[in-house]
Amino acid sequence: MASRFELREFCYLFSIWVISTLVVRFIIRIFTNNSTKSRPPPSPPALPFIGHLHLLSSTLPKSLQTLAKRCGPLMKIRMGDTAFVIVSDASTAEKVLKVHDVNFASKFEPGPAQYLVYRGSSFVNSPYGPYWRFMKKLCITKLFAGSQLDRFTYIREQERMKLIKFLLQRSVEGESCNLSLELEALTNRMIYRMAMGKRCTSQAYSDQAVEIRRLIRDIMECGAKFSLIEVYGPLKNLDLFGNGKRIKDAFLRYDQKLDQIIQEYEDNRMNISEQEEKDVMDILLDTYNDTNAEIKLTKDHIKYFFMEILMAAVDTTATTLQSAMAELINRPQIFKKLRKEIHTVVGSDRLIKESDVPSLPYLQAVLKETLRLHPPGPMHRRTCTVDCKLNGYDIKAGTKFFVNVYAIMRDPNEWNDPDKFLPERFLEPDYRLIDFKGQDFRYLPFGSGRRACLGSSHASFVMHATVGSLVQCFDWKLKDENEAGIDIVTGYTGALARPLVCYPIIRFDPFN
Ligand code: HEM
Repeated sequence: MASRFELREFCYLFSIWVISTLVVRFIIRIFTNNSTKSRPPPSPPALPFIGHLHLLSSTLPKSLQTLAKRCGPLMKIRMGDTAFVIVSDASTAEKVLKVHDVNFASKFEPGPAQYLVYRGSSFVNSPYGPYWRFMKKLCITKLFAGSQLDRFTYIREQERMKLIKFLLQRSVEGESCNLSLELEALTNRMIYRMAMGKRCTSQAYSDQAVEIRRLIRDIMECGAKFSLIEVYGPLKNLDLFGNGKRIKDAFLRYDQKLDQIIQEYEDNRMNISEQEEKDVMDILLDTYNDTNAEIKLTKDHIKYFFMEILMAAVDTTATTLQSAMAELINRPQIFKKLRKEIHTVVGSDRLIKESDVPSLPYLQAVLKETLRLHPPGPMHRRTCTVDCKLNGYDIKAGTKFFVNVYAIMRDPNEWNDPDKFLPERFLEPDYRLIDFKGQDFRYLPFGSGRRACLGSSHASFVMHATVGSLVQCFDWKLKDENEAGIDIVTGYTGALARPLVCYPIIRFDPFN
């Protein structure tokens, strides 16, 4: 009896042991699975070697916007052997640019970095570190941002007057003008004079500005020839089409010119008095020669800094001016409404000034709407520097990010009729307070956080005063009667499909 009882008891205890072991193992497996298996953001199906390159068109922001509609606001895309995480809505952008800003404050080179002549000397694409911090402080305290902006008011005014005089002349002669080219020349001269035009006569700075522009344009045009397959795909490093050699040559031509300019500055340094106003080159050379400076600047740093600033400042501002004018010329009702506002606030006997802009809400709304629909920098780059979780997905340190502000600023969940040009939306209560500072994550034309644009205030002065003047002084008739082309054509920045060629017809001559 006793032994039968012991056997039953043994079987009972044995089955409890087996079951509990299985349960514990099952629980352990769930936990260990959760803690070791990472959960990456979703991805569309990829192909071997090229990843998702076959799904991407030359209008990269637009094709990524389409993919995000399938995969969600945080998705992983592979271009060749490089993976990118794409952010496509405001709330995820806020997490990247505000909540975790410090972990996402590094950037990466957007193009074919292997051909860069000034490798490791970038400011705009640098990792978040001592060099970036040093240069940012210098920009704000001494160069062109923050309180330094007032130093250059007279340059902005003089160059705007020069443009208006030129257009008045064209109008008197009954000639058309390529407004796109004139606006690019305007923004180029302004930045060039601020950067290194102080020591030149007006003709010399004008000629040098044109030459530097041509050199930088060559580099940008060579850069634009690279396809995504050559930058990230299997053709990387092969230089099959010779684009790598071309861009290197263009860099070297720029390098020689900058060496020459730096030499001229150094030869003249002794002749400059302490009281004399300094331009950006003077200040950078002072820092270069300062043995106590926090960071030892090299000449490569200086040369690359100028190239990056000219690239960051000239095309962005000029493209926005062109897009604004194209939208206004295409929409006579909006043009008339804007002119009426300027007439009411500024009057009919003087040209609009930068200081009038705060009293011109419709002008501000027109420029905000232009930048919403046509941001010249539609994809903001970031590198995540620590392992983290975003929207419940695991992100590994070193992951490259694109914040697709093109998609965010056309998100139908945030904007009514998102593809329409409707400046009035920025006068509505929910949108009225939106500005260029990047505090509202539905609207990010200048970025947000530590790595936001350093030239937004300069650009804002130039854009409002220039568009205001062009609307105040002229009617515009397109040379080609069709609509002004405003389609984005390039992959990375937003450029006009066709140049704006038109006849200026005088409405108001401020010099008469
Ligand atoms: C309409 C004109 C402009 C637009 C739309 C624009 C837009 C931008 C954007 C989107 C970024 C990247 C922001 C991010 O990643 O979060 C940027 C960066 C930058 N911009 Fe602008 N920009 C304009 C004009 C200018 C001008 C006029 C200057 C100089 C005078 C300038 C200097 C810079 C610099 C230095 C950076 C890099 C900041 C950093 O990485 O720390 N920009 N800009």
